[in-house]
Amino acid sequence: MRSKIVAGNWKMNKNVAESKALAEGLVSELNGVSLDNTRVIVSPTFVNLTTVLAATEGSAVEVAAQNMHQEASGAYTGEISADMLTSVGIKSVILGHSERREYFGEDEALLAKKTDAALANGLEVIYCFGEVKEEREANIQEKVVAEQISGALFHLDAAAWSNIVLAYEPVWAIGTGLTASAEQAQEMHAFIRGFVADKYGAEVAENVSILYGGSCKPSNAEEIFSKPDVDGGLIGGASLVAADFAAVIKAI
Ligand SMILES: O=C[C@H](O)COP(=O)(O)O
Repeated sequence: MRSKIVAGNWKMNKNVAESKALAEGLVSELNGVSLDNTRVIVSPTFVNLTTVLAATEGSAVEVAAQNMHQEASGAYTGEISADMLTSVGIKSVILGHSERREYFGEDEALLAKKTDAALANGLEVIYCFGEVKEEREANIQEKVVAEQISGALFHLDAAAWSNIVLAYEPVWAIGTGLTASAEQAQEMHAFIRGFVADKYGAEVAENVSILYGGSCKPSNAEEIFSKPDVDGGLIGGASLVAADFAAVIKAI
């Protein structure tokens, strides 16, 4: 059975003291809350990973990285490898976020390499994708999303998919206050699950968690999460306040 997951992407926010306080605040908010089959993940910047790991130790809150380099080591100034992440206790990494694609030129060919490196090191991959506004207006969002998924992930064998989480994030909804309607999210998530099923079969498709991201917050999370193919969320802005993020988690 696939997991429900609510993941907070802190992006380039929070210094070390603020990260510690936010992590501790979240642990406190979740104290006594029954999470059942729901995983909670937070994703601080690289420099704050170990602080947040320590602050969440012994709690249900997991910690993921926001990115990693595809090579194992070498002359790549400013970069972080999969082995470096696992060596400090990280078990998951976000790859392919639209901000990485837009500002750092990441494409499917590169993301396939990053995915391979992550999986080879035992990391779970939270793979992000989604169409931009113009693509939605042109009604080619399914084609765009299919290419983003197949280009980076369809070289994997079926077994590898037990370590893949998909995160559909329509770019027009990220940080804009515009949210896909629950129906739009469900429609796309059902398409994605069908697309994975066509390639790998129903079992892989039924077991992969598909998260929604884009202006998801306490006021709309419950409706979005109520849809059958929406298995949780990748939350940006609302994950930066412990009470708000806890409210989104409780909505699932
Ligand atoms: O990774 C998270 C997404 O970019 C969503 O961000 P947002 O909730 O601030 O729109």
